[in-house]
Amino acid sequence: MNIANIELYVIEMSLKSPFITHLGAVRNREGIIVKIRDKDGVCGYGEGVAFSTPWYTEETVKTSMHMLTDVLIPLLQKHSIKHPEEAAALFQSIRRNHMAKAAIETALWDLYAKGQKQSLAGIIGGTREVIASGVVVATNSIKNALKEIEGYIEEGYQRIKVKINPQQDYEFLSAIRTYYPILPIMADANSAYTLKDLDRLRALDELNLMMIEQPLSPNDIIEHAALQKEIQTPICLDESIVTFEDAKNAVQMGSCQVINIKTGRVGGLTEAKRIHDYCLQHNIPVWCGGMIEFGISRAHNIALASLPGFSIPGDISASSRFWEEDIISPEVTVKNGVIRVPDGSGIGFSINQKRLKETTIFKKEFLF
Ligand SMILES: O=C(O)CCC(=O)C1=CC=C[C@@H](O)[C@@H]1C(=O)O
Ligand SMILES: [Mg+2]
Repeated sequence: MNIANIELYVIEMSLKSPFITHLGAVRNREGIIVKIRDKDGVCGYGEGVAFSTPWYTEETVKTSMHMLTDVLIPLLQKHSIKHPEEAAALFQSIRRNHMAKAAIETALWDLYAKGQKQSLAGIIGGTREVIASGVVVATNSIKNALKEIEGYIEEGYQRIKVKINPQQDYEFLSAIRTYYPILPIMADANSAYTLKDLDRLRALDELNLMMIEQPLSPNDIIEHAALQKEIQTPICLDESIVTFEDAKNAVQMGSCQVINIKTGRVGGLTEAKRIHDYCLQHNIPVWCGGMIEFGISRAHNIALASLPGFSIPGDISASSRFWEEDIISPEVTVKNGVIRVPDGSGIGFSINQKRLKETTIFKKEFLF
């Protein structure tokens, strides 16, 4: 792919309002932007989605920067590649560190698609012109949740996801259900429960939720299979699925009926697509998860969600859900509940250089 140089930017922005889960609150978001330029001057962009602290997965912005700087970029400097899938294969010699790998692998996909003068969605086999958009409500106040939901419904979002935990589940969700009897609602527990909470989880069955995401431990698929036998609400796995093998095992074990695919969590677009293809073959619907991300990762998510198996609205909301001003132009917008899949080459969005510059707190360049 004739790489000339790679630039890493660590950027930082405040969220418009805090994103609260039982694991803590995100008020400020750091992220990593990867820019890969080839010898023809074409640039591909990727985004590292690890958080500043390891509350969601073990990776952080600092561990990702270490992996990119000291391991992954040096590997690419040593081995020339012709296709992003070769980078994914090369990175298999390194254990885990999926978000760091995805940051660079997705930039290579954007670069590759641009080199072919095709959209990223087109090059990976996307079939949708628009994708259905959903949004996440992450607050511990029912009053705020109802107010937020009202606004999101006015903006046209097709489904709402609500964060739950044993201190905030049945009452919280049933208040929302009472106001909105037919609204598609899903609940995300981020592993807040154990099998001892079976009665609490079973009680949610009557609320007609689309699914419950990751009720049990991130390291488990056995107990999720046992739980799914006891509750009617479909289980969706997020944190438990970090590889293709995890997805295959979970489907075969009956641990979930739905999978949330996040490119960063599984190490890149190559692996995300493999999981999608497997789920499509086995009639397991998938949807694209979010990471409170900036526009570049949001653009990659749009391309991924254009694949045929993404039949459920994902956590792909407008740039304005979290940011006063995003780093891409135009920003991602939701109209009538959908986001248009761009047909320009690569990710189909340009970079808002002014915004990138004013949010950059660290920058480093690697020559090839
Ligand atoms: O990016 C978005 O729109 C929402 C992201 C989101 O819900 C999550 C991001 C990261 C960690 C979690 O709490 C949560 C999730 O688990 O899906
Ligand atoms: Mg989740």
